[in-house]
Amino acid sequence: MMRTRPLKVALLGCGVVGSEVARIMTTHADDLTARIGAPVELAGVAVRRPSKVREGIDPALVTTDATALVKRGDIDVVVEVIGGIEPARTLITTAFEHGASVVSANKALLAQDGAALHAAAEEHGKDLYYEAAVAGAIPLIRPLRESLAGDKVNRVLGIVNGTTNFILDKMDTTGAGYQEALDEATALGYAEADPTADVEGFDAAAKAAILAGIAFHTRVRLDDVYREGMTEVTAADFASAKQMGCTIKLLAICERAADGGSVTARVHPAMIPLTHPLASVRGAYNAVFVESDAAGQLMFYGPGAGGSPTASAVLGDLVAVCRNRLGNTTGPGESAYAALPVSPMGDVVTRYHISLDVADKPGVLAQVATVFAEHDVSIDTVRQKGRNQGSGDEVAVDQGGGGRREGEASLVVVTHRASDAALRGTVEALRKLDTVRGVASTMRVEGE
Ligand SMILES: NC(=O)c1ccc[n+]([C@@H]2O[C@H](COP(=O)([O-])OP(=O)(O)OC[C@H]3O[C@@H](n4cnc5c(N)ncnc54)[C@H](O)[C@@H]3O)[C@@H](O)[C@H]2O)c1
Ligand SMILES: N[C@@H](CCO)C(=O)O
Ligand code: NA
Repeated sequence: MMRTRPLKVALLGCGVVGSEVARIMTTHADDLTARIGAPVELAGVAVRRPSKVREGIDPALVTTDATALVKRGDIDVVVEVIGGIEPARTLITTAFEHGASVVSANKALLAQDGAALHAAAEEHGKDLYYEAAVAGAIPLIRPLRESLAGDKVNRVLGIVNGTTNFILDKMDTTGAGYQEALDEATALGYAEADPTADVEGFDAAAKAAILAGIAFHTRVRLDDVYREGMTEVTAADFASAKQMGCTIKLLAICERAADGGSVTARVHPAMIPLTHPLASVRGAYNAVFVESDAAGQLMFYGPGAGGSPTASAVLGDLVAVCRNRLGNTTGPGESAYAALPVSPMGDVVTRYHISLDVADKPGVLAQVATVFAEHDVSIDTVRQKGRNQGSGDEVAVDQGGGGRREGEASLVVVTHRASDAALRGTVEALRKLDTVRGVASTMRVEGE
């Protein structure tokens, strides 16, 4: 039976995502009403710049006082798409205190304060949904929270930042420069308000923290996630990756330890084989692999950023929360019963691609190999290119030439799996060798 009183929605923020949420709420109003079982009404829109013309939004709904809007008392659902920590955090907790459920796209806030926000939602018997916070339009939070609730997830690996995937893809396929590609991603609405969050890996790390927490039923905060951005990735790295039949992606990797007693979460650029499905994820698309005991391998793929795709996830949550409200119930809250410790990056086992500039003279290769052996890191392949190309080297690889000087050779070592601590120790020791003039790049190799 159709309820006549509309469910009232307060929209906080009307930027890239918020404006699309408002548009879809208006254009799909009849379908939303039919799916929910009651009309949904946009009851107020909090903005920072009230003078801006907002197509399709009644100016009478616009306010600069977000606090007064969430305190009104008649709001059923607050949609928070402002971003950042404050005032978003206080607005969300105030919303719960005043009887509203919350839909948010704010991964930075959820990664930092998810536990407290979940506790506040539970205390007030309200919902906190945030499908849009991880991998934009791709259904990922609810499949992990609900569809896989009966399985045991062991690993989540993927591309969860659209901006950096867009930039890396452009650099790889068109040879575009970093800044040019970043400007384009920003103009297309993919980047965060401060794109440092994207390119330095903070955004992906926040998403990794959220994913790891939900996947492993534990608490993982942003600070627990090892993070390296993609600003240091160069054209020479791409050339090197190509020589190995790889490309470079910024990956988020969350793993349960083999003994099940701890977890790790990390974000860093990595080489992956061109044959791996993640290698063909282009532009601002995201893709996430989930590996679980019973299901095996699942892959989630789709648009990871942008106003309209992100609004799709927000609207999906809005429908779910409205249905819960009509049924006087709430969806699943935080599940952190496993309380697993997060191990440091040094414990992670992975492979490394190391590119060295070395003195082009006899014995250097043996010296370098000894350092690897001393650190218990086993070498898979070595490739060398000196001034006399093809002079007995097994494979000659052009590392782009870069800053290599007269009398120098380039040595590329790819290791077998070893602990990150052992690999780092190896690189430090290599730097100290007189014959090693520089470590041009070190990059992990994943997905093999
Ligand atoms: N853009 C994307 O592709 C995308 C994808 C997924 C999640 N998100 C998340 O969605 C949220 C919004 O992102 P966006 O891209 O729309 O950002 P945006 O900067 O385009 O929009 C945010 C809006 O909030 C407004 N605002 C700031 N403070 C305010 C306040 N106190 N009261 C009212 N309005 C205020 C700003 O003026 C701006 O218009 C962020 O948490 C972001 O991480 C964005
Ligand atoms: N800035 C984010 C938005 C989606 O969360 C990205 O590029 O992926
Ligand atoms: Na999502």
